[in-house]
Amino acid sequence: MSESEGFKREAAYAAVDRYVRSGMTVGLGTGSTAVWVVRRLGEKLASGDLKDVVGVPTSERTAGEARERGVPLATLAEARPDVTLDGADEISPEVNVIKGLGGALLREKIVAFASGSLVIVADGSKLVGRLGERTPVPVEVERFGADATLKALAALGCEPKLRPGEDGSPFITDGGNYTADCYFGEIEDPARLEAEIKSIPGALECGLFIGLARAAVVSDAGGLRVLEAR
Ligand SMILES: O=C(CO)[C@H](O)[C@H](O)COP(=O)(O)O
Repeated sequence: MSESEGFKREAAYAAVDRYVRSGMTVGLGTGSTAVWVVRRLGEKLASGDLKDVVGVPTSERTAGEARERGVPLATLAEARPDVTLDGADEISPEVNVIKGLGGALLREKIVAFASGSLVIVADGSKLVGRLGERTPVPVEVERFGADATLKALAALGCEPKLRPGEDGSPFITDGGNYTADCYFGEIEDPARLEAEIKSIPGALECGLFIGLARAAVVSDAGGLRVLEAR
């Protein structure tokens, strides 16, 4: 296992151990870090350390992993998550985050918003001084009128790029939408940018998760730590 994979695993295991108790419903994020959350839940359910835990998956990929690991699943209509554990692409000192490079941001935000709390799990490479420093803001875009939506996004001061899928044609999310990666550079006012993006009708949701996370569990060569949101 690579060093960074080891850090992801350490953060995910620590987050499950700290935030998940028997009887809880847990929102299951998407991505290589969230996979470790599912694996830890599967281990603890199999050993009997956790009982009656149900997961609400944010993607088909995560649902598949959960089924393989013996984590029972529910929909949001059936159960409201007590806590969601999910990865991130960038984490600011306030624990605002950019998500969506893994292609599941709309469902991730729906599940996080419906949850009692959102806890981010990540290796230390995701920590930044300011959001936008390294990654674009992904935006899930309705396919109808996508060209017009990309123009409206560009007018906010970015260069939107339609994300390609593996075969070169546009990547399609589980919900059947496009994703536009929008390069803004360092973002001065992420809450305002989130509101501006969401004022565009074809921009279904963006990867700025502002004021949503309660904490981030982060691991790197400096050790494991919990950053509380401020
Ligand atoms: O937002 C996401 C998926 O939409 C992921 O949580 C994010 O991209 C981090 O992924 P990884 O844990 O693989 O680094």
